[in-house]
Amino acid sequence: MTSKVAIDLDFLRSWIGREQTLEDVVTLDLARKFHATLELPGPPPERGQPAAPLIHFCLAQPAVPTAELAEDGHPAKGGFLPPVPLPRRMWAGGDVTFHGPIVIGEAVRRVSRVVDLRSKSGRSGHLVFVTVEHRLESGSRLLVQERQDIVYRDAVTGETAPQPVADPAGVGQEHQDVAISPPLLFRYSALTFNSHRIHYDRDYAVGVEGYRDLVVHGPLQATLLCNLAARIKGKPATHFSFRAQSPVFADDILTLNASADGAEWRLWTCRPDGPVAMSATARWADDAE
Ligand SMILES: CC(C)(COP(=O)(O)OP(=O)(O)OC[C@H]1O[C@@H](n2cnc3c(N)ncnc32)[C@H](O)[C@@H]1OP(=O)(O)O)[C@@H](O)C(=O)NCCC(=O)NCCSC(=O)C[C@](C)(O)C(=O)O
Repeated sequence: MTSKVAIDLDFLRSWIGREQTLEDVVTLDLARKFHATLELPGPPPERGQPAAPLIHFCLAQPAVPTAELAEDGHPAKGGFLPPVPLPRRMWAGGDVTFHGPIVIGEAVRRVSRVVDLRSKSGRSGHLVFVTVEHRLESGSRLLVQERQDIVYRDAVTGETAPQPVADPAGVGQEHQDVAISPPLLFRYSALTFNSHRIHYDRDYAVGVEGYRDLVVHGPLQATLLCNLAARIKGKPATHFSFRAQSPVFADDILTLNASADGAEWRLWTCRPDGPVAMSATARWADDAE
C-alpha cells in the first residue's frame, strides 16, 4: 500500500545524531504511585531501596508547555524527534539492558539520541520507524541502556487493508490476568507524563485514530511483563526486550503470560482469545549458558 503523503527521508534522517539530556530525581512519591498503579506485590517501597524494573520510563520525560503539544497530545514533532508527516504514533518495541539498580531517592540523568529512521511498507500501510537510544545515569554510574522503537503510521482512510486474523496466543506456563480500566491507563499516562490522547480521550482514539477504544500503552504492558519476570525468578532481569505486535484496548482483561525457554523466559500479553499483543524476552546475566 502506498502512502499519499510525500516523505523526504534525507531531511528526516538529518535528525539522526540529535541529543537531549534531561535530569530527574527518583522520588519516593513516584515509587509509591508506581507500586500502587501496577498493583505490585509486597509493601510499598522505601527510600534507599531499588526501584521496580522499568520505572525509568517515568523518569526525565520532556515537559513542553501545553501550547506546544500537537493534536495527538505529544510534543509537536520537529524538536528532538523528526517531523515525520505520518500522524499516528505508536510505541513499537524496545530493548533494555539493566546495568545496576535505580535507587529510590537518587538523582538521575537521561541522555537520549536519535540513532535511526527507516521507512517501511506494512500490511497496515506506510510506516516510519524512529529509533532512539537512551542512557540513564546517576553520577558516573550507568544504570540503564535502552533502545526505543517509535512507529508513525498513515492516517486512517477507507482504503486501509483488512488485517489478517491472527491465531489466538497460547497460555503460558505462568499467567496472570490484569483488568485494564480507563483509571489504570490515566494513572500510567500521569506517571510517565504522557499526554498522548489515544490513552484517555476516547472520542479522539476512535474518531480520529480509528481504534476501537482507548489504547493500552506499550510501555505499560512491557512494565507489567518485566515485573512478572522478576517475580517468577525472584530477581530483576538484566536484559529485557519487547515488541508490540497488535494493540489492546481499555475494558479488556489483559493476560500476562510467561514460559521458560532455556535460561530465558519468553513473555507475552494477550486479551482473552486474542492474538499476541506484546511479545518479550527476559534474561539474567548470571544465568547465561
Ligand atoms: C507496529 C504495527 C502498526 C505494524 O503493523 P503492520 O502490520 O503494518 O506491519 P508488518 O506488515 O507486520 O511489518 C512491516 C515491517 O515493519 C516491521 N515491524 C512491524 N512491527 C514492528 C514492531 N513492533 N517493531 C519493529 N518493527 C516492526 C516488520 O518487521 C516489517 O519490517 P520489514 O519490512 O523490514 O520486514 C503493528 O504491529 C501494531 O499495531 N502493533 C501494536 C502497537 C501498539 O499497540 N503499541 C502500544 C500502544 S501505542 C503507545 O503505547 C504509544 C505511546 C506510549 O503513547 C507513545 O506514543 O510513545
